[in-house]
Order: sequence, then C-alpha cells, then structure tokens
Amino acid sequence: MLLSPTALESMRGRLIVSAQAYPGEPMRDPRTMGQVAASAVIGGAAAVRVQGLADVQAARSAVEVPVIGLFKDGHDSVFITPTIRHALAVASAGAHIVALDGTRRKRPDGASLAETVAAVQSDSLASVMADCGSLADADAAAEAGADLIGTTLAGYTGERGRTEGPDLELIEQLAAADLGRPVIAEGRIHTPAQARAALDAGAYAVVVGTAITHPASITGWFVDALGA
Ligand SMILES: CC(=O)N[C@H](C=O)[C@@H](O)[C@H](O)[C@H](O)COP(=O)(O)O
Repeated sequence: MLLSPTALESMRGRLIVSAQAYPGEPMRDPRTMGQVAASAVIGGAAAVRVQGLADVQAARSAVEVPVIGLFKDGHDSVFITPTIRHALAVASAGAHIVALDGTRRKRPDGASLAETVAAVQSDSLASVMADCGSLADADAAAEAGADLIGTTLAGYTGERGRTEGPDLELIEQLAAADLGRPVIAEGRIHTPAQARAALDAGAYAVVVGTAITHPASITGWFVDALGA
C-alpha cells in the first residue's frame, strides 16, 4: 500500500492541488507541472493531482506528498483513466492514488468499475479514487471497492447540473450517505471561501485545479471582469 493510513490522515481537512495543462498549451511539460506541484506544496498543499504518465513521474520526483495520478484519453463520455490498462499504467508511473472514472457509464474496455478497481488493488500498490458524478455513482463506486470518492464529474455527466461553484448539495449528500470512505470535493472550487464551504459540507479534503494552476483561465476571469 503506497498510501499509508498516516498519509491518508495527512490529507484530512486539507487542500489538494491539481496541476494540469491541456494539449497544445505552453505549460504542457512534465517538468513544468512538477514545478507547479512543488510550488503548491510550498504553499501548503497536502497532496497533488496530475495528469499523464510523465507528469506523475515528474510529480513523484518533485514532491514528498501523496500524488494522485490520472490518464485522460479522449474528451467524451468516459475519458478519465478509462480502462484497466490506463489505470495500471498510472500506478506503474508511481501514483499513490489512481484517479479514474467512477461513474456507472459503460467503459471503453468493457470492464466493470469493480473489475477496474480490483485490478489496481491486486496488481499494484496504489489506492483508487473514483471520480463520480452523482450520489448513485458514489454508492456504486463504494460498492465496487474504491478507496476514495471524488465529486470530480458532478456537472459533467448529465446527472447533475453544472453549479457555478462546487456542488455543495452533492457533497452534503455523500457525507450523509456514510459511504465508509473519504469524500473528496473536486470541481469548480474557485475561491478560498468555496473550499471552506466544501469542507463544511462534509468533504474530507478539497481539490482545487484551475483556480490555482491554470493561468490562462485565471487571466481570462480578470479580463472578463474588465470587460475588455
Ligand atoms: C471534469 C474534468 O475533466 N476534470 C479534470 C479532472 O482531473 C480536470 O480538468 C479539473 O481541472 C480538475 O477536476 C479540478 O477541477 P477544477 O479545475 O474545476 O478545480
């Protein structure tokens, strides 16, 4: 088990920073993402989340905190670490936690979520974070044996509306559902107050991506506010 109980405990009530640059963007370079991850840790991040095998490797070298890794493939339907092959590759790259699509949708390799989770847990030392889009997803992901439940896909699967900030109602539902595993709030958390609200809604930890690590988006927010 790469993610010891102590390491998991070190994430309780804390901030996790997701550093991702998208295809074609200037910062899309594993070394850069490793530097961004290291900067986030200096700022107090308890863990980091990165996309792509090279970025997972770079983050493992750059920081001492737990690394959540994912492998995006495609844009539609199931694209976050969509298959067992992707999940095992992320684990082999060194992720402490493999984040994968935790929805009830059909997966491209035909494997069930339970089979995917079991493959990671039996063939690697990594834990599994199921990126869910609804309470029903989370129930199924807990049943499938996922170690952590994320709200990552809330507002992106059609099951829930895309809230302006985090989906606090879903976070409350997941906390109340007593799933027996940590609920990680992720998605559209853009301000410190929203991060606080996600914790207050019952999240174990909070992931912030865009608002900390995506300068093009942040710049756009300011530009829009100026109306220029
Ligand atoms: C839906 C999807 O593809 N989410 C991805 C998952 O890794 C990332 O693009 C997000 O940046 C990440 O979830 C953090 O969320 P936000 O950037 O809103 O703080």
